Amino acid sequence: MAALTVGIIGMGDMGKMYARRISAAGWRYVTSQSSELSSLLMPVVSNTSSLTKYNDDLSAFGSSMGVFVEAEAISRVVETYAISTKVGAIVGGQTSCKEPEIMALETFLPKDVEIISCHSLHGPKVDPKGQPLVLIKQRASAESFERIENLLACFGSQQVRLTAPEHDRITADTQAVTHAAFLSMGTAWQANDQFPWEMSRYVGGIENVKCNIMLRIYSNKWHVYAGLAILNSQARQQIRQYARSVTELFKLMNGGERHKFEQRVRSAGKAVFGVAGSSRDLLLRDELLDQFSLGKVPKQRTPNSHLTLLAMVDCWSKLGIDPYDHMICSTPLFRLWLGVSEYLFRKPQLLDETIKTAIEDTSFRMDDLEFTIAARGWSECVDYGSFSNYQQRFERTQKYFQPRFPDAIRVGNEMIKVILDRT
Ligand SMILES: NC(=O)C1=CN([C@@H]2O[C@H](COP(=O)(O)OP(=O)(O)OC[C@H]3O[C@@H](n4cnc5c(N)ncnc54)[C@H](OP(=O)(O)O)[C@@H]3O)[C@@H](O)[C@H]2O)C=CC1
Ligand SMILES: O=C(O)C(=O)Cc1ccc(O)cc1
Repeated sequence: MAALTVGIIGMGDMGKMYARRISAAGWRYVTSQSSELSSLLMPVVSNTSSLTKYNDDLSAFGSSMGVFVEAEAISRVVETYAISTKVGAIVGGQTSCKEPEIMALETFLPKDVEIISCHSLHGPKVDPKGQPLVLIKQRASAESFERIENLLACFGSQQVRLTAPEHDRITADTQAVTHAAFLSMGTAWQANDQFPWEMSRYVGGIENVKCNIMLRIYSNKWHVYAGLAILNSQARQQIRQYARSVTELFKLMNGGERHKFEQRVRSAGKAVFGVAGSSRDLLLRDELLDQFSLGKVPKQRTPNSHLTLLAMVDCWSKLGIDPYDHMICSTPLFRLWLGVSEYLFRKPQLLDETIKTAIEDTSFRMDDLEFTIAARGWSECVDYGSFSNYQQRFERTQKYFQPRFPDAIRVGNEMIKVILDRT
């Protein structure tokens, strides 16, 4: 059987990551932008002499081809390259939402081309080893599927086989709604003109996770988050429910409706985590969380109303989602987010303190008000499906936090590595 040559279309962050790893494992690949690649990849690929000059007929070279472009562009790009795809090739995409990708591949590729898509559930700077890698056998023989499994085995990822609808359902539950929460935090902090790590009430413990992950998301490209939220029809519903949960909890807090508020929070916690103190080990521990601060950790931690987290658990409960069901196909950010939610709900003292703070202490009220407005704004933006509006909203906040990205990425990488290694 001839060895696969991999054609990579879209040499952005993920395309480069795939190229580096595939090439280091000895596979030959060709790309749509090899001149741009030379400075970045030559040190890695110099022994394999695997670069071929840019060629319009790129896809004719590949016996396997991957499309690594912006999700929103997938249809245009597949249409462009489909015509020159080699007979009998195996083609797939790596976008974060599979419905439009599969639709484009099925529509434009010749019938003698097989379709196997994939999705690495992590960003380009995370070590793929042990992380989930979804494989979708859309239109292919068992033998071809095995060839792709073998090719991608060089990542050391945990391969998970799903259908495209299963993939989109799970990623709507995990990624899209997680991002909505962090995007809203950033928008709210900006609206109040706050760098949270400079304020003692946002430093230490689970506050570190909120700040670091918020900054990590805003340091990435807007189109990654826009694509997986706007193009995934199920994501809209989840994000809408998250905004509804935030709003309803905020109204109860603001109206001082302690009984209703407490009942709602506790019943959501029970639905998602079972009775407090259940036997499962906690995903996160205090000493781990305190290490990763961008500011000075105060001796005495300020209690927080944690509206962001209470609403997340309320949202899972209202949608009947068991977040643990999705661990097999989850991103590092989702696992951290689930970890801090669990930490709050399964520490009875912390949950009591949070409920009391939410109702009695008004020092977080302005932050919570801005957070509610932000969550609704992001939900509306995704509902309207406007990429340009999403880009404007994202980049406005991105610009505000830009000066702290280098620190946040360094601390965030460390945090993700240490916490995920231990969990
Ligand atoms: N970043 C992440 O954390 C993850 C991203 N993904 C998904 O992977 C895909 C790529 O993301 P990412 O690498 O981060 O994004 P990037 O913006 O870094 O890369 C996209 C690349 O596609 C190129 N491109 C666009 N149109 C064409 C074309 N017609 N021919 C050739 N190249 C083209 C762009 O080139 P140019 O800039 O010159 O237009 C760019 O280099 C997205 O669909 C994303 O959702 C999945 C998992 C994680
Ligand atoms: O872990 C996350 O949620 C990220 O932000 C990185 C990311 C973005 C898009 C994907 O399709 C997969 C992973």
